[in-house]
Amino acid sequence: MAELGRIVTEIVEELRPAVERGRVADYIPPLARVDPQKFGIAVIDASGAAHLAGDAEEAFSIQSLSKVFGLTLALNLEGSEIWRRVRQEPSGSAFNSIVQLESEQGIPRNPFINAGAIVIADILVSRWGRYAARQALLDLVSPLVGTPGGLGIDEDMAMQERETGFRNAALANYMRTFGNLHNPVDDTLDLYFHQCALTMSCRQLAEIGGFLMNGGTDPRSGRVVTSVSNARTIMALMMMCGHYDGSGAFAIRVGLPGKSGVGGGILAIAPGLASIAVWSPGLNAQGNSLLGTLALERLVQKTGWSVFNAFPLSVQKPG
Ligand SMILES: NC(=O)CC[C@H](N)C(=O)O
Repeated sequence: MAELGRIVTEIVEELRPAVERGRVADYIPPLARVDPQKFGIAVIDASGAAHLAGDAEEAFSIQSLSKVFGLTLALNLEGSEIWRRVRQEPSGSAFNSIVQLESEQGIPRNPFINAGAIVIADILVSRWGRYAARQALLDLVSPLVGTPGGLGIDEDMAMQERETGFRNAALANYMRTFGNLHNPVDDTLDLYFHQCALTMSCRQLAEIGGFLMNGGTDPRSGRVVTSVSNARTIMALMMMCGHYDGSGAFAIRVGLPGKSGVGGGILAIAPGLASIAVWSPGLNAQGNSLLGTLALERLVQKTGWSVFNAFPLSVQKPG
């Protein structure tokens, strides 16, 4: 769609001057130093063409977006076995909430809240150990990227999150008391903090998301990243849980499976049509990118890409 280039440029021009940009996360020190004026969008369409605007090629900290890739690896390794240790339901709670864990015996509601992602990290550590698991994540995403530079793990970010990650340490220790963490807490958290410290640009994130747009197979290389059914599972969870207690509003406003990160990134997938990444560091009350969400809402208004809109009326008209 040649128009896409114009659409993404329009969105950045409209939203870039916005005054109300939300608040940049400050509980992980290096995140607090990111310029709140940054704003990028990248759309990779089904033909592989990239439509970029704003700071689309600048690397940022993907944080909870990494939960999508951890889940992909865990599903590849253990399939439906993982659902013994983490559920598939929306939480309706904040990303780092601990309240449900007590009444639900240490089984997190879903793999996209912190507790669930820590269990997923634990599964990967059991399989590979903490260092090789980190490498396995890099080996999953690196070949999917078509553009060089920026992709890597920000060691300083990981260290500083470890220094300040008391809440995640509490979640991990608490789950361990229920037997739902099999490795030493430090090993599992080490992987979790390093995966959250992955950096990449909107363009690279959208390139990686291509496998979800394309039923589990990387559209550039034809390599199967995960099964069709795993890709569906991941996207269903993104729709229901990808924005924590803001997931319902995101589904209504945007209508695409999406996953946010506290660094201000969002990955959204229009199945069969596009992989979309946006980045604006200011967050709304639920910890999701404020302008990023608005940008996706505009994009969907301009393209009609909501999954709840998948059958254009023209297709249904006789003749
Ligand atoms: N929502 C997020 O991106 C949270 C990730 C962050 N590393 C944390 O654990 O707090």
